[in-house]
Amino acid sequence: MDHRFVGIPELTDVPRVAVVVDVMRAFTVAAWAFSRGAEKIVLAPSDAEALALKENCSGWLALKDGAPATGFDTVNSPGLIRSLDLAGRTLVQKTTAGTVGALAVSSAPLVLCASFVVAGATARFLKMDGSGPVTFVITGDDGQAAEDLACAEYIGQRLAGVDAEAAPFLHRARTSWAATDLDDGVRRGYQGVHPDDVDLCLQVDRFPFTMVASQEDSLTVLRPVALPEESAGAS
Ligand SMILES: O=C(O)[C@H](CS(=O)(=O)O)OP(=O)(O)O
Ligand SMILES: [Mg+2]
Repeated sequence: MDHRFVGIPELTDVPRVAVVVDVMRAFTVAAWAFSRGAEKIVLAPSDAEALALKENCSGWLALKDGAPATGFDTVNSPGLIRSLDLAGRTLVQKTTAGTVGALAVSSAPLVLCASFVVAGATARFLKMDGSGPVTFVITGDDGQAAEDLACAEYIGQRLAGVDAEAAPFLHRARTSWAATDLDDGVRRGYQGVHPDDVDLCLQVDRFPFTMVASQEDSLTVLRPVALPEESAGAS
């Protein structure tokens, strides 16, 4: 299936199929939230909008990137999210790169949000859907983030039916600026990062679902879509 890689500033048209990639950490966090029982995640355009949504909707929780902040329930950290019970909850998520990228393509007919933890399920969903071509939105660093590019290229290989070794792609992500920055945050005792965050972002196929964003009552809402396990010999 044809595919291309673009940064958020290069998005001049509405893609037919968009796969928005944020490995560190928005869409690793989203996948962990679903694994902890969250029903849906509303992607918010600003901190103020995230807090307004939480205020107006009883039981909703809000999370943002950066340090813990007044009004927000938690931060954009898979290491912290993984110990929460989110059964049936709605989360509102606002981050610097991932949620911005998803909102930039929210009018596309099909929008998936991806990271290594849902790579295989995302490739399988795209193959089953078959409506490409696929535009991978590289959310970090104006389209240059090594961890997001590595993950997008890995999904692209699996989409093409190549039995790709994950290790070289994971190495690129492990040695990225984003990973170094998170490691540095841990060393400095920064509250917005957990020591396990980088490792959790590098677990290929940790979850058997993909994540589809669609428009619901003028909000952009992310939901998990479970896929059947891959049969032996299938790529
Ligand atoms: O929380 C994150 O890891 C980042 C914040 S920043 O871009 O590193 O400042 O946000 P994300 O949107 O998940 O890349
Ligand atoms: Mg990122």
